[in-house]
Amino acid sequence: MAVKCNTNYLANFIRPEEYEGMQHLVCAAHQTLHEKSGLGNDFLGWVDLPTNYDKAEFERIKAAAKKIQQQSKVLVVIGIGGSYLGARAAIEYIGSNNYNALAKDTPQIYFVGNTISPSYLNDILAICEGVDFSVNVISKSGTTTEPALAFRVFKELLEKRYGPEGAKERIYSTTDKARGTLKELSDRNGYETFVIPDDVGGRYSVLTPVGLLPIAVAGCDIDAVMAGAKEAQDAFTDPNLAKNDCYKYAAIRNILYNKGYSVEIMASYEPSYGQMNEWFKQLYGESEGKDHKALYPSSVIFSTDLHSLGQYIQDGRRQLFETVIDFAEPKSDFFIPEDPENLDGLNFLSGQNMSNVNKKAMQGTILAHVKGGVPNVVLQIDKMDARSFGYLVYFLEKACAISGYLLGVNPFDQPGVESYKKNMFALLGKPGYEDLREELVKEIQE
Ligand SMILES: O=P(O)(O)OC[C@H]1O[C@H](O)[C@H](O)[C@@H](O)[C@@H]1O
Repeated sequence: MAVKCNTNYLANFIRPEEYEGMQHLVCAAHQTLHEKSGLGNDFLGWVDLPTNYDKAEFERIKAAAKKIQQQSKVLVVIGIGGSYLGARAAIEYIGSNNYNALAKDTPQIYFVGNTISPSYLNDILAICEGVDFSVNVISKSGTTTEPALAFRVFKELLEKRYGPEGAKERIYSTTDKARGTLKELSDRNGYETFVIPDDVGGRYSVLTPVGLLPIAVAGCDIDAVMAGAKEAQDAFTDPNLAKNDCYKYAAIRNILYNKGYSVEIMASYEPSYGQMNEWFKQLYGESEGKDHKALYPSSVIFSTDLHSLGQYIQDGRRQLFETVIDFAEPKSDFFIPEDPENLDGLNFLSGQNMSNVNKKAMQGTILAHVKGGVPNVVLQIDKMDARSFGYLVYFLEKACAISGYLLGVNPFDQPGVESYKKNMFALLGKPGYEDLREELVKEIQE
């Protein structure tokens, strides 16, 4: 098993009977999910994705990745939300958060279309100046404003630099099989396209071409990613909480939520986990945050944030619990040398691996936070590699679905996201939004 849920530090917060009390609800959620009888049941394609995916397209992804690696020094990935976070998380988790800066024989990868900041866009345009680049534009709906705006810019740049035919060889589009402006544009211009299955929602799509193409371009082993996900798919089919750590994690979230905890902090001691935190926040925030309910998903990287948010977690308002990510093996290690002068007084650490110091920091922090009244659940992961990435993705996706059903919400829609879009369009004068515009301009306070 690549991911285990260690509940030992929860002893003072959850009694054994409480897990038993959740068992029938978990069974019901499991049944609802597997019988596809619950809310959002037309978005359950992710459940058997690790076994049931388009193998021919998978090979096409590998071929496209190779072509991009040969033709370009930079890959610009255009997408937002579920069409961006998973790939970025994977590249940093499997590779490094310093992926772009490190020496390698794969392209630099920059993510755009995930903000409307003009200065961010200008920076990436400057990076592409005089450098061969390709574009992977990703949008399930094919109509999202942020990526569409960015694609306009990079398409024009590619066409100017390489001509329309040359640009066509450098644009890869990942979108719906039939619908949306991006699909139309791709067909008209003859771009190579990859399909986001109808029954896989954006935030559950990292194991589709959405994530897999950029991940493969970064040189990560996508076969291992899928194999890890398949292991998790097979591992968490028994609804018995004593045998299912994925469901146990979902149950713990629900128990703590019902006791009044309102914030979950995902805490990792690896900076390369930082984007995984972001992926987690979209997955849980969009899946559960509705009907005025749910835990607020947040994150920290320790020990970094022990020097900022650490004070609040230790002593602030008691509404938090932590989900600690613990890797048994570090990706690489560092041996702490002896200093003959020992002016810094750190020779007691000489001759140790730095991973050991990191581990002790984790153990010390867990004990301090638990004593301070913060429940800690620990997700123990063997290694930070492609296989465990796939495994963890599936683990967290399935736990999210179960947790959402336990909460009584539809874990697969996101109606609230539309509100800002409508207001933004109205304020920008998009045709069809005239009445709303009139209403809103009166409300703006500047
Ligand atoms: O892939 P797209 O259709 O462009 O959507 C990108 C993202 O934006 C939307 O507003 C949703 O809130 C997200 O769930 C989605 O992942």
